[in-house]
Amino acid sequence: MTAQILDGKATAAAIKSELATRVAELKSRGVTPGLGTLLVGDDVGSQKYVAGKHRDCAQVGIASIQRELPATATQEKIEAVVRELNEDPACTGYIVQLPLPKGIDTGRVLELIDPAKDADGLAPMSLGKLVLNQEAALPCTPNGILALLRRHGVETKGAHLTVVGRGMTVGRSIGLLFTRREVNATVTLCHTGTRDLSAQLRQADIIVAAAGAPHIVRPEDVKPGAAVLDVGVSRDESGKIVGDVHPGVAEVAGWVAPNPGGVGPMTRALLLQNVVEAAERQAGVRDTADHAG
Ligand SMILES: Nc1nc2c(c(=O)[nH]1)N[C@@H](CN(C=O)c1ccc(C(=O)N[C@@H](CCC(=O)O)C(=O)O)cc1)CN2
Repeated sequence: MTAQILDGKATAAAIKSELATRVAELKSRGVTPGLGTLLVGDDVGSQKYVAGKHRDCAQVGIASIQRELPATATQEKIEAVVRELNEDPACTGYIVQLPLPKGIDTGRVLELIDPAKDADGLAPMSLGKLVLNQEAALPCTPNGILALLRRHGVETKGAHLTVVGRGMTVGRSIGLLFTRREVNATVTLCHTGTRDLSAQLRQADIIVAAAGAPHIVRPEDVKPGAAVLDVGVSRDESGKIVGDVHPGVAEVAGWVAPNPGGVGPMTRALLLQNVVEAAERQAGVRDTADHAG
């Protein structure tokens, strides 16, 4: 078997084109959505991701507000910029790029984000609303994974999803999204304390690998026909991405999301969707019963 591709680049392009129409509609009502980003430090990967987010904004007509601080910035300085973004009327939604430098209390920073402007779905109020099944920004990577599966016709209802990695941006929240009634998957979350990872992977219809451990998902761990999404990012000596999924998995799986070109572009597209939806809520043109995907 050679797996079909879950094409994140093409799917993200389709979502961005739909969002461009919604942005034009908002602008016709006098509302211009604006994405703010706060980047602290000089991590090359983070710089690349933030630059990509602003390129996407330009494509769909969203205004960009870019704030940067050096790696030596204090907790107080970071919090001051977050407060400024809360107050800035041109910024209708924003993110604090993660990870923050060592020594910074990330939880305290995220707590300060105005919930109405949380474009990442990672602030405590948004995550609480996800638990309560209330309308709020959804975490971009889990929601991007869901949209990628849906737009390729991969069934989630009744499927067994096994997630590898308990990080903040994927593992911690994906189970909350995928166990919603309208998604209806059964979710297993694996991490470094999991005793038999292979056994957990072999039962999965859908695997999301987000551990940052090169090739931790091997062909022999995958049920034939399963959908396998690679979110892990490690780099080799030349700076090339090495994912969590061994290339041989494509011979066993039914669907594979490549890395790069799979979940990454979807994360960015769903970020823009959150920004547009927040602006629509602020403009009073969004049905608050609308949900994911
Ligand atoms: N505030 C946040 N910080 C981080 C998040 C997040 O959702 N919110 N997730 C990750 C990084 N991330 C988003 O910021 C992200 C990762 C990957 C991509 C992407 O487009 N990747 C490309 C490859 C780019 C490359 O060559 O390096 C791809 O997969 O094709 C975008 C965003 C951690 N931080």
